[in-house]
Amino acid sequence: MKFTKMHGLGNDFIIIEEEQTGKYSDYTVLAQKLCDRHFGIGADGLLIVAKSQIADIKMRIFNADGSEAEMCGNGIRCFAKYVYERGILKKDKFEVETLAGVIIPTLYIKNGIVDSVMVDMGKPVFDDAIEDLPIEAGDRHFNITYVNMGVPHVVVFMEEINVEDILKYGPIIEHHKLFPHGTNVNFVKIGNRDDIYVRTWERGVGLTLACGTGTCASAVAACKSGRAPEKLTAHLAAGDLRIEWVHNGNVYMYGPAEFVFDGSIELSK
Ligand SMILES: N[C@H](CCC[C@H](N)C(=O)O)C(=O)O
Repeated sequence: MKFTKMHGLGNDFIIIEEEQTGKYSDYTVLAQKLCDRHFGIGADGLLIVAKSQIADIKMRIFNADGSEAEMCGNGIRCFAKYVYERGILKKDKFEVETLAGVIIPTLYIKNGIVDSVMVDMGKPVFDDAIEDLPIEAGDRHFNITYVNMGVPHVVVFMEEINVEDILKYGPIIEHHKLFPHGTNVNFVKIGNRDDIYVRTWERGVGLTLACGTGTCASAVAACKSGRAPEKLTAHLAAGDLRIEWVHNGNVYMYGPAEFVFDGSIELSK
């Protein structure tokens, strides 16, 4: 089975075209095996390239724990670069069917190579009952804001972000009773003027170097609460994303996508 490894700011993915999967039809098990960083290829998630009846192409995303997510921001930038450069689609703007709806990436191409991708991430969905809401998580209290960007996100504003807090409280909030299907958790520090810092504990994955939908959710929550402007730069662990929220409208994410390597694998069992 042929696969391609890619990443968006270190949020890394294995990409496989559906016709390659053959007997491996259980994508939950396939994602668990392939994403394992010791016994498999290693990745935050598995992206499946599939045919669509309603759009140019379909993307399915499975987290490392095997759970299928509705959407993936860093993943769809990698997916868009892959389908263009492998000649599957020959357009620089196209429609991708996802469980979160049809998402539209636009490719910025130099000499036939995709240099960066802009994604129309659609409109954020809020829950008025979960805006700066104080909750208990273990031995701490956090004020959380819920923003759905196709996948559920909680945004927590902090004076300082430290990884120990993320590792300790991320999983507690991920499985909080308010979120029966779990949630991603974004720890956000406001920057100087038009920038924020984001680190994400991802549902079904854990601490990642970047989360595209989480960064959009964080930017929207910062703007909505008056902490940041509509257009800002988000600093992640391994680089920046540009986020623009046409107020009360769609969110646009601009960022890179990189190839790492191609490979093939036959699973033992
Ligand atoms: N873990 C997420 C899916 C991946 C989202 C993230 N990798 C992104 O770039 O948006 C979830 O289960 O909701």
